[in-house]
Amino acid sequence: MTTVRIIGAPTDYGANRRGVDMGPSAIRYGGLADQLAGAGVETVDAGDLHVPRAEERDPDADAPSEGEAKFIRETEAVCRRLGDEVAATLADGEVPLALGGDHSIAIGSLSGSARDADVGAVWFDAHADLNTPATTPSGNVHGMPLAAALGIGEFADTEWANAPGLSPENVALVGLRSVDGAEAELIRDRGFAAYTMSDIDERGITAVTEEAFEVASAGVDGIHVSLDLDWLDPNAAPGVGTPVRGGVTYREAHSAMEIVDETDALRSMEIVEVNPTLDQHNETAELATELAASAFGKRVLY
Ligand SMILES: NC(=[NH2+])NCCC[C@H](N)C(=O)O
Ligand SMILES: [Mn+2]
Ligand SMILES: [Mn+2]
Repeated sequence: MTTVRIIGAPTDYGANRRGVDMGPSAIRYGGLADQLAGAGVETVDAGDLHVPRAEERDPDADAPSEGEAKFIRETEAVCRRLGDEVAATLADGEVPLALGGDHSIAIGSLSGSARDADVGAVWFDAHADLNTPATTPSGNVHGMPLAAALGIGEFADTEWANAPGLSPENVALVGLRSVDGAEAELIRDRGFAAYTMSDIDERGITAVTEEAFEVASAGVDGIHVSLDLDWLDPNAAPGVGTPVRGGVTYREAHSAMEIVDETDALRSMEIVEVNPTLDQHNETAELATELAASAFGKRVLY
C-alpha cells in the first residue's frame, strides 16, 4: 500500500508575504487526510517545516537582494529543509506530498526528489515560473522555481536550489496562459514541452496531459507533479494570489489528476498557492484536497 507523507511548508516569502503561508492549515482543515483515505492510501502527517521570520535573519548575513529575488535567504532556509524532508521520505519508501505555501517551495521539493534519481516534472500552472533574478517583473521567487531547479541564468551557481537529476527535456508545462517575455523566449530556445490553454481547447485535457507525461517520463525514474491552484479558472479556485482568467475547469482538473494516477509514475508532488485570505469559505483548499485524492487514485466507482 502506498504511504503518502504530508509535509507542510507554510511560507509566503516567494509571493511577497501575502497570506499564502496559511495554505497548509487550510488544506488540512479542508479534509486532506480523509480525502486521501478515500483514495485508498495511507497517510502520515510530518507537520509543518519551520519557516524563519524575516526578523530572525542572521545579522552577519548579506542584506537581502530586494527587487531581484525578494526574501531569497528565507526561501533558501525553507527549501533546504523541504529538500531534506522530501529526500528522507523517498528513502523511507513513502511518497512526499508538500503543501505550500507559495510556489517557491517547489525549489525544495525538486531538489529533494531529484537528488539521487532522474526525475521528470509536470507543471500544472497558469504561469511558467521560469523567471530568474534578471528577468523577473516582480522580484517574487514563486515566479522562478523551475528556473532555479534547472540552474538557469543566475541560478547556475545556486547549488542549494539545483535539482541534479532534473533536465529540461523532462519538463512539461500544462495550462499556460500568463507567460512573461523572457520566459517565452526560454521556452522557445530550450525547447521545453509547453502546452497552453489553446492546446487544451484544441486537443482536450486528456490528450495534452498524457503527452505531457510521455515527455516528462522518457528515461527517468519517476515524475514530480507540481499543482499550482491558479492552474484552474478563478471561478473554480478563487483563493490564489495571482489568478488568471481562462483556466481549466473543475472537471478538466479532475481528469488530469486521474491521469496522474493512471501513469503510475508519481514520485513526489506539491500543492501550492492556496491563499485562505483570498478564498471563499475555504473552497480552494477543499478543491486542492479533492484533486490530491484523484491524483492518488480516488474514483467515483471502484
Ligand atoms: N507561482 C506563481 N503563482 N507564479 C506567478 C508568477 C507571476 C509572474 N510571472 C512573476 O514572475 O512575477
Ligand atoms: Mn501560477
Ligand atoms: Mn506557479
